[in-house]
Amino acid sequence: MPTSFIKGRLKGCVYAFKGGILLLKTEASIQVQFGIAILITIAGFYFQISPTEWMIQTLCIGMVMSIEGLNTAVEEIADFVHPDFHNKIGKIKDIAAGAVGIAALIAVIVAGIIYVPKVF
Ligand SMILES: Nc1ncnc2c1ncn2[C@@H]1O[C@H](COP(=O)(O)OP(=O)(O)OP(=O)(O)O)[C@@H](O)[C@H]1O
Repeated sequence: MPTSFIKGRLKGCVYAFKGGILLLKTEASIQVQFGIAILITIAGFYFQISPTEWMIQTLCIGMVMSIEGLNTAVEEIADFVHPDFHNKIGKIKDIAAGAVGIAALIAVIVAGIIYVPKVF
């Protein structure tokens, strides 16, 4: 395998890490979701959830935060290409926000299925 290929992939990892840190440092919604992820992880240890429940919970955390990151990227592109008010930009941003909403709703349902029987 050529070293340039490996170097390119490693660079890609560095950029991805930089992007993740940037999101956590600058995006309030990601910060809130990160806080919820920590709390729900503590809950997982407290209620001693099963390996399957851990996998699904971790997937949900990753799904919500990844889609939020993509939503932020869409907002950034929209503001860059058209900083002024435009109905189409509004629609694009609403659709991206809707994707986060769907992921968050699914995560709440999963959390309910895991924790409601353990709490009540
Ligand atoms: N340039 C625009 N033209 C038309 N509508 C817009 C525009 N910018 C924002 N909006 C409307 O306002 C809503 C919120 O947009 P905004 O960019 O502030 O996202 P946000 O969800 O508040 O961002 P964040 O995720 O950073 O909190 C959009 O979903 C859209 O309906």
